[in-house]
Amino acid sequence: KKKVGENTDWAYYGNDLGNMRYSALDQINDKSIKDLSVAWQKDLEPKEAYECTPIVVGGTMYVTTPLGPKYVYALNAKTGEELWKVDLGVPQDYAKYACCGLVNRAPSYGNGKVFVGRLDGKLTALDAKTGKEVWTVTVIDYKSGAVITSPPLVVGNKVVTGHGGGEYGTGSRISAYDSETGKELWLSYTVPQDDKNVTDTWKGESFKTGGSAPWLVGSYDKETNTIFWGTSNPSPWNATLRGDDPGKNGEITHKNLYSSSTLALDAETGKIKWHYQKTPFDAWDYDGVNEKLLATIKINGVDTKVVMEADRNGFFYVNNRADGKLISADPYVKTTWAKSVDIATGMPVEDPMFRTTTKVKELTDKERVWPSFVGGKNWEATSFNPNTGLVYIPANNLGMTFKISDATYDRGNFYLGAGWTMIGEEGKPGEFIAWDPVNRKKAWSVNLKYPMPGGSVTTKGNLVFFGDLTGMFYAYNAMTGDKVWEYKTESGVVAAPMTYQIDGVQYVAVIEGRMNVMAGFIGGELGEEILKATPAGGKVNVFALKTGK
Ligand SMILES: O=C(O)c1cc(C(=O)O)c2c(n1)C(=O)C(=O)c1cc(C(=O)O)[nH]c1-2
Repeated sequence: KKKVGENTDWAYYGNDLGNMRYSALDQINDKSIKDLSVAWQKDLEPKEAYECTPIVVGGTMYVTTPLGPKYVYALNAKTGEELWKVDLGVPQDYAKYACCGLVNRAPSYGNGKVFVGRLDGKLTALDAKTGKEVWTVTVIDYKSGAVITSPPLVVGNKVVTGHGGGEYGTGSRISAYDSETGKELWLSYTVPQDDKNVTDTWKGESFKTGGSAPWLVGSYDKETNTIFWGTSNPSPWNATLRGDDPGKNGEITHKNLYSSSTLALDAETGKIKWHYQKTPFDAWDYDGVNEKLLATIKINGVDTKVVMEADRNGFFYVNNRADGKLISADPYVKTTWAKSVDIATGMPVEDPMFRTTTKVKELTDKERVWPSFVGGKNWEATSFNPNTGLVYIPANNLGMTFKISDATYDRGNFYLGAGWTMIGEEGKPGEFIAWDPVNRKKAWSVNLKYPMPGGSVTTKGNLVFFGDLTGMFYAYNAMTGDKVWEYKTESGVVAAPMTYQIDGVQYVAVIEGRMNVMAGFIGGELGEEILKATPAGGKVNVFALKTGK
């Protein structure tokens, strides 16, 4: 147990570099939680949609806002007092190039600096003490339709970042910079343009505008010095423009490598060591970007180092971390596009009824695809608690119709060739699922009124915290799924909470602020209802036990 005076940071988006979002703090636990109340709050500017997990290093909390980010804040993590606030001066025409949200998911920290990815495709290093800019580099030209919305991964002296652009046909890359100077150290393309084994998996020249953007967070395994990153959907959404129709027995001619894949890269060189493609020749906008959870779990009774992921395509994947070999893949939500995944080949067993082709241009209500492209899970963070053995998934139960149309690549503009409608499953468009990755089944779950539940954090105190778009912030007993605490914010909660300790006091923090652009993508009555239900917001909420001990 932590003693009074001991401090515990939360220095990265997922806490550890394996994105487990697990904290060994337990002062706030399933018994003491009844005394949890507001310790301090801080209003942020601008009021908008917030996806940021604050980080805390050495008693200071760092926060990024949306719209650029417009501001980066440094706050006293014990009191909320503002230490500095920096306007990054991001040009305001980025909105044209951000498909899904003018958001930022977190800053990162390393070697006395705070690193921030920007909607104008740049990466900035600030002095953590003063907020003064140390360096800024251009990662990618945002006018090609690229953005950076997620925090970089800091590995030793390297700051490694991906970027978005999967809806614009950008040429996508993961790149590493020297943390002191910003000098580029390596650059790795997610669709390696000079590798015939890759380009041959695309029809004609379509590999040149194939998207496959690594827009969410990376993970890092120190033992093997390996970085893990996921790639988005291939561009455009209309699959017939990048490959031939599947054959009679469902054989896929054009897999569109390495879209919708998990990539393992050598952290020293950026060289791709292995890949595992979850949705070959994607026809549903199933980005494969969701965070890679690096954990050790029992497989056939043996402790095994794995990569786990609740993928957008509705399957929960467990892969061997060393070689990417598939261990298991099971649907964690209703999944119609594929019946199962063949473990030996790693390939999904598709139901051909749910794929658009050159002959089938439209999937109607009858052939509605589950999950929708919002995903069984989108970017909202999962967490893994080694004590309960459960993965906590903020999940969606949405199905979609899908119609394809022609599309021509036009730099900096949407490149989709698709239209859709969405509905939510009766009574539970959103669901918070506790998933048992060893026994490959749901342990418990909570039905939610709206999709896009907030990200989660889980603790040694047998708790899991998450929020939702009704504005509630909850704590559940991590083992049993009983609700043990709740708090009502003034906006919606989609950002993931985190926890830290200063001078012997444990704190839990979450930023409130609605979701906007994705509500538009969901559309229809449900989309409108979500927008109405959650006003623009922006506030850091920090909680501690009333007793303070
Ligand atoms: O393909 C891409 O490059 C890309 C980027 C982003 C992003 O950077 O936020 C999203 C998506 N795709 C996406 O498909 C998606 O559903 C999505 C939701 C959100 C969000 O912030 O709520 N971003 C994104």
